[in-house]
Amino acid sequence: MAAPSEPEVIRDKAAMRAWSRRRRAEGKTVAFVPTMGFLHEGHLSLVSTAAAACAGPAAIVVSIYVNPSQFAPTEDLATYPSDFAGDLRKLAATGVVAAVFSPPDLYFRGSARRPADASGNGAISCLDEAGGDGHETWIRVEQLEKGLCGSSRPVFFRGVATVVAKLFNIVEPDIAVFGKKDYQQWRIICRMVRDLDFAIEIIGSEIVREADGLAMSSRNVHLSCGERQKALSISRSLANAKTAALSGNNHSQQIKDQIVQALTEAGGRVDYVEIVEQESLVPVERIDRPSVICVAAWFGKVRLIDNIEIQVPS
Ligand SMILES: Nc1ncnc2c1ncn2[C@@H]1O[C@H](COP(=O)(O)OP(=O)(O)OP(=O)(O)O)[C@@H](O)[C@H]1O
Ligand SMILES: CC(C)(CO)[C@@H](O)C(=O)[O-]
Ligand code: BAL
Repeated sequence: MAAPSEPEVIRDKAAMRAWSRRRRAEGKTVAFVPTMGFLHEGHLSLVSTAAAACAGPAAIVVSIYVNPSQFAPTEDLATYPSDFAGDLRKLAATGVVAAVFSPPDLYFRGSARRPADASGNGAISCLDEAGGDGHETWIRVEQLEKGLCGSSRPVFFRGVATVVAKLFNIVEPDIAVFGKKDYQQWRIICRMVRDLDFAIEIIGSEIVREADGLAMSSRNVHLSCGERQKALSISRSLANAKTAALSGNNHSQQIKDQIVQALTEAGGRVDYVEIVEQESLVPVERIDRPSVICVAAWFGKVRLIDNIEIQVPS
């Protein structure tokens, strides 16, 4: 039976788990795409990847949940874009999404608030450290979460790993799909799944770009026209760097310097430019093994990330 074109909206954890178990009992592969909503073609490509990955009958679940615990208090939780009705229309139009899991809240809120201590521990995420009998269990992927986005977003990967583990325990998927646009996130989830023996196959899906090269991202909506034009320097400089690396200029420092210069000249503020091994995310001095160039830069008030994988011919 084909999936209904109108996805079922599920808001309750127990109902979600029961739904998945019923689908599996019917012999379906449960494929899961976690998102924070305000969907674009990048998200819809994850749905296509999920559908293609299921050999037989499939039940595709998309979650829409803006996870507070991955945002530091200084970050943009309050202004994160949303359009639930629009998201549902887009998912219905795919014709393959069977359920949308959109819980109001996934955390146990404590009865008492614990103030931040002198070292800053305590109120360090927008979950505001529930305190008392509230949520206090966190997953850390200790090495992979250091560096890249982990350096400037101190609670980000703790929040992502924890909420993804919670979502996995609720949705109980066979397969889950993550975008390579969030490269470090994808690698961290793969590592968590391996280390904690989740029986879930993780699939990394290719970056979807606008026609002019800008990586699609929900936050792009906050770019002014001018900022958006300037932000094209990210994908352009990454593409130039890849061409240079494949034609013999494989010195990481030189390549990083060129990218920093291009972004700065365009008016961006660089958070980081790093060249790392694809799986370990350890920095490389030369691009002489499968590597990925990762960039985060601010254009106006918007922090954008992008990357490009490089497989050197052997
Ligand atoms: N352009 C893209 N190509 C492929 N996957 C993407 C793209 N944009 C987002 N994704 C993936 O979609 C999933 C949900 O991401 P999310 O809802 O945070 O969207 P986003 O566009 O990345 O938003 P943000 O503006 O927060 O970066 C993640 O696995 C992410 O990697
Ligand atoms: C994986 C995720 C849904 C966890 O909140 C989020 O980080 C995202 O959308 O990439
Ligand atoms: N796409 C990752 C979600 C975030 O930046 O918070």
